[in-house]
Amino acid sequence: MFGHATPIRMTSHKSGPLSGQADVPGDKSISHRSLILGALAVGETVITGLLEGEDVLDTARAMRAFGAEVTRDEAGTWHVHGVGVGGFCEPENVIDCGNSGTGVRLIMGAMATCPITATFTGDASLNKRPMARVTDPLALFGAQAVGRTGGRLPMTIVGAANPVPVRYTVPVPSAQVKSAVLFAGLNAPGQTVVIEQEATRDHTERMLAGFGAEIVTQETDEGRVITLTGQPELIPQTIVVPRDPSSAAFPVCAAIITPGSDVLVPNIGLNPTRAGLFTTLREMGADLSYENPREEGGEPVADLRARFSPDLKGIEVPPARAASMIDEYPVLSVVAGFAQGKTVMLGVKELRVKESDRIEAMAAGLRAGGVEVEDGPDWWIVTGLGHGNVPGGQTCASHLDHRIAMSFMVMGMATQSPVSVDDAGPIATSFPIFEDLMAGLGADIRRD
Ligand SMILES: O=C(O)C1=C[C@@H](OP(=O)(O)O)[C@@H](O)[C@H](O)C1
Ligand SMILES: C=C(OP(=O)(O)O)C(=O)O
Repeated sequence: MFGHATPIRMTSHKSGPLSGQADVPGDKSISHRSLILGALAVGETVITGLLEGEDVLDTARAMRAFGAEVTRDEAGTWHVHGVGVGGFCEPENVIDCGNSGTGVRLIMGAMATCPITATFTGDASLNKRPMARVTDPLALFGAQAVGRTGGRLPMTIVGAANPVPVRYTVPVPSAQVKSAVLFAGLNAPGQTVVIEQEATRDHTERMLAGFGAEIVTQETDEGRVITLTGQPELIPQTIVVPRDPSSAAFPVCAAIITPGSDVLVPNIGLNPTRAGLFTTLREMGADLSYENPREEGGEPVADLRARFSPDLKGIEVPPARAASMIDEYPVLSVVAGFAQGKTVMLGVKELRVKESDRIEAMAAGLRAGGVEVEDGPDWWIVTGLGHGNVPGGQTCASHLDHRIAMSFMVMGMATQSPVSVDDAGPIATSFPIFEDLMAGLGADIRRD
């Protein structure tokens, strides 16, 4: 857990043109799910391209604590010997999920229908985040949860000894909640049904089908109705983790705002449940193209080519797109600062319960750097100053939030004066090679 380490102050100085190829690491969402599903299969799952960021490493440790054998072969190649659905053993110690909402919520789901008890904790950021959104549906299976006031970690889950299947409509657009319910449904007899009104990332559904579970998704007037048949024997898989579009967002946005840049970010998944940022950037007038479009592992994939785009304009980002780019709003708000006019972002209240309140964190740092931001409970508006006109010169608080830290490092590449963050340590949760990768493209980021 990095959360208690000495803060790493970092400053991004005005950059010359960024150029070259940015090989971003494996997808964080798919990496967590690969380890958890590998642990629930019978036999050996082999994973290549696993993201070796802190969040995922915490999930790997957790899977060991629940009885799976998890080993690292070489960089990115991992082996998981699973214990089978319902085969988790009781951990001897508290499970520390560090900074990871995905890790803790998915693992709670996976253990909630096993007859075991586990206690979960995290860093100062994770221990502030709401868990009732997961423990409420888990209670319907028969699991019990006792946590701190307001449904916060540390929290103990007593798994259901005789779980029953559930039918549950997810009240917030959250792939983590959906996935927790589906993972719990794995060890309940009969059919568990999850209904989501807004489509969120569908990696869990795709991967459960890949591991041999019976899972059907129907688009209905009620929304997406996902039906999982419980107690399957999951078949171990060989998984090649695609590169993370949420990490690709940083070199892409950096190239778009930095004069003279031309950057290639190869092999990025363009699953429509993840690709909203790229659509938005193109609507803003960004020079972003999809080269060599193809299908890999049933997913649309392309090489992204991003070039400096001097004539960006503000747009309205529709609420229906929010789930498909939920982690990308912080860096979008930076790009919006360099556009002409207002960028209006609607339907984004989930941003307030991430690693930080991301609207508040970005608004504070952008305002300190000379950019006007208005915000309300589930919307915010950034009024751009146009290319070359953003003052910068501020130090921003990262609030233990990797995406806030990286977004402000991108901002500093094109502001008149350098931009600093008080602690860039959290970047290691999702993008441990960020500094080296950006330096390789020509960025001037320094530890102070
Ligand atoms: O399921 C996942 O892997 C994730 C879902 C999203 O969270 P919510 O489900 O809470 O929106 C996203 O913000 C997070 O980074 C990863
Ligand atoms: C919200 C995020 O992650 P998590 O919820 O897993 O902490 C993120 O990576 O932006």
